[in-house]
Amino acid sequence: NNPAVIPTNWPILHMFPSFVANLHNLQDYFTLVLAGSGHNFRAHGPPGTGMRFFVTCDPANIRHIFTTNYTNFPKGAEFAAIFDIMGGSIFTIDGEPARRQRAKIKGVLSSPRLVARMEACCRNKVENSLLPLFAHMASTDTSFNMQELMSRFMFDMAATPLFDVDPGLLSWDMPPMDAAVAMDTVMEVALFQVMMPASCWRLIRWLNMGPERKLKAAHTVLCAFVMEMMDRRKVNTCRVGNDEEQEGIDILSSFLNDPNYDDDDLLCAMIISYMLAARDTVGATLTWIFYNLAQHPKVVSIIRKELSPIASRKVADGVDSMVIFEPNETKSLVYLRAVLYETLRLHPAAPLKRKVVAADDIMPSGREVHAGDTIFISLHSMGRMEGIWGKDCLNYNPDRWLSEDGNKLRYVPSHKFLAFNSGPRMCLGKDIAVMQMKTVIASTLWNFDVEVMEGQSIQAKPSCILEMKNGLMVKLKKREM
Ligand code: HEM
Repeated sequence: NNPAVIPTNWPILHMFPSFVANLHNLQDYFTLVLAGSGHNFRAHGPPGTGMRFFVTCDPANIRHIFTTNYTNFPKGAEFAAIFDIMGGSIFTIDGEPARRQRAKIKGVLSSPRLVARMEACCRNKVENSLLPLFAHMASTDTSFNMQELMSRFMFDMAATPLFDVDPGLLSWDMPPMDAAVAMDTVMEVALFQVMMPASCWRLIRWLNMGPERKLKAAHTVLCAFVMEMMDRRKVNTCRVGNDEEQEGIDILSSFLNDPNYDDDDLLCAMIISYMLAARDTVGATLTWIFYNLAQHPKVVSIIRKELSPIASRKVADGVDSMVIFEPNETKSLVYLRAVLYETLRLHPAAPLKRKVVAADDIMPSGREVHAGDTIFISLHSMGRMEGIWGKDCLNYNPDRWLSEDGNKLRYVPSHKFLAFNSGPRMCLGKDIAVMQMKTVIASTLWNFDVEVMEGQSIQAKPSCILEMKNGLMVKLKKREM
């Protein structure tokens, strides 16, 4: 253990000042402290605030929290209060209600018809919107913010199968993206709330000050977005007709036709939580993939080698002779999947998980936790621990995911690679996310060279989603083939 990195225990305020001082850079701060403290540390805030934290990135503890003794570590009532805009939706609930809602969502998201629609939606969006836009940027030698473009792309990709209406954020005139910005606000303010004593942010909320005022405005924008999309959906449904072919064609229909979800507020909360789950995570990860690949041209060459047999079977046609990779063509590509996982290891889209302790317990690492304690699980730190990933843990190396012969993926348990969560609350959209990311990365890398502009400051944004604070400026060059 390295005592120099353990937060200073001040009189009265205890470790609270260290957390506040490092809030802008919380993920790196936790990594430093967890590396110096043997993967676990305890912290507490001023008396009366109820702030008693156990911070961990130890896989044995994670297995205990997420699987073995999972019912003792709910998200808790405070988490639900922080994310009240999603109140009643799967992201804020525990126990039996969560189990029931999860079963429903799982059924909807695994319907072969919906999966086929989502695949077609992704493929068509890449062909008709993303690649033409990229080709335009390349031909005019224009630099642009890749993070913003991925955010627009994923907003449309999340909303289209949900409402059966494309909001059209990814278009040449770059329309305002108020709802997407409002989602970012929800995630940024939530990080602040998660680290503050509840009494503190509740007072700020009551006074309608600073971040809480921003949050309230974001709630208004998001509710207006949901209403607008519901209206557009109604018009769309009337236009298309309501024959059997069309019924249940979007995700929302499955809930509108179910009496258990006959509550406008609950439906609105579920729509917003679905948009946050499906957009932010994939959008942020795609941006980090492009960033990592720009630093590792050899990895790009290996991806292109893996794509080459598929590309050579196709006749390059269409506008600017670009090759599109179909979701079913990239499904079995092992190296491309390793690239996605390696990015998520170092840049997990949801970098910090929060749980509470229901009853006193002892962690596999030997530490006691007490009822009411808050547990922070730092996914960001997990990927950066020598004790977990070896001496080269900070290197970007997709090969670590491959078997000896390079033909298969190595098995890595989810309590070691937590990016998609672990145990009974695993991510329900993993396969969809992988399909979307593979389609975008394959089609972009085959047709373009991506250059990250020099002199940028690449930093993580303080938020519950690991986006880049200043975006990612890039330039594209069309590849000659
Ligand atoms: C790179 C992409 C993604 C990552 C890293 C990711 C990660 C996660 C994580 C960490 C959780 C647990 C959240 C929590 O318990 O608070 C989760 C849950 C969930 N994800 Fe994903 N996700 C991704 C994409 C998606 C997509 C595209 C969808 C939908 C199509 C989706 C749907 C869900 C749902 C419905 C849950 C709730 C499961 C539950 O609480 O039981 N995710 N995801």
